[in-house]
Amino acid sequence: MIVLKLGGSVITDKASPETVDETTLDRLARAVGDADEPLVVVHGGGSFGHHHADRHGVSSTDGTRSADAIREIHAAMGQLNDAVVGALARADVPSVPIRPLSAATRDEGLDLSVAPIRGLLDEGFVPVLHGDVVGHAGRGATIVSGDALVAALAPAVDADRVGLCTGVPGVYDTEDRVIETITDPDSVDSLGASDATDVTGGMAAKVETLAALDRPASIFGVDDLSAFLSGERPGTTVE
Ligand SMILES: Nc1ncnc2c1ncn2[C@@H]1O[C@H](COP(=O)(O)OP(=O)(O)OP(=O)(O)O)[C@@H](O)[C@H]1O
Ligand SMILES: C=C(C)CCOP(=O)(O)O
Repeated sequence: MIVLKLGGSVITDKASPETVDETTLDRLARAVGDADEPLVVVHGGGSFGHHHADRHGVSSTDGTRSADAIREIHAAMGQLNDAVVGALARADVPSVPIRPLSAATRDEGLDLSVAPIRGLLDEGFVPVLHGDVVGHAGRGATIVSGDALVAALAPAVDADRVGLCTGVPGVYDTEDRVIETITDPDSVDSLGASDATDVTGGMAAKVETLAALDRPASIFGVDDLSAFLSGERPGTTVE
């Protein structure tokens, strides 16, 4: 069982609002289509969710009580989800959407309904989730990143392999060399935010989220997706 996140920085042009990078998305979808193991796909917000969330001042911690804002962010993510599910379908992947606004809530932690996901997996489908806006106790609604969904899903579906495909070939050190293994995020000085509009914390939040996971996870670039899916550990492994 594989849990795979397709980063918003690779499936969209993050600098240009609501632009899908169709060429890269199709390429990634074909690689997923060649995978031999069952998998759950999660995708990020890229130039869809992040721009809308930023405009409304919503992040992983700052909530909104505006139903307009929730509808707008969720609708933008719905468009991107349609594009991802569609690209996977064209690559003969039996992809079906699962939308976290209707399947998750936050209090101290994230509570994701896994029964619908497990039910689809058992029947041979590939559920496709995405970073979204979700109800958050006492704060209205906040953004749940695709990375946080990956961290919730991996133990829930007992993933053997967890991978995040993003716009860089791995986590860089201060001299732009890819770090092979990270066991303690506090010991990595180079971790920063995204260089594009991003309300969920970029690489620093990604590594922190994965370090709290009970199993290793790989962060790698587009060129390494097929290698990851065939069992290798490209890029950076966070343990
Ligand atoms: N030490 C680092 N190594 C690599 N990238 C870093 C580092 N510090 C900050 N970054 C930034 O983090 C970005 C990756 O995080 P980002 O959240 O944008 O990726 P994503 O998950 O693909 O996108 P999305 O959040 O839209 O799904 C890189 O493109 C880079 O700009
Ligand atoms: C901004 C939204 C709605 C989703 C964020 O998910 P991420 O791109 O995985 O951080």
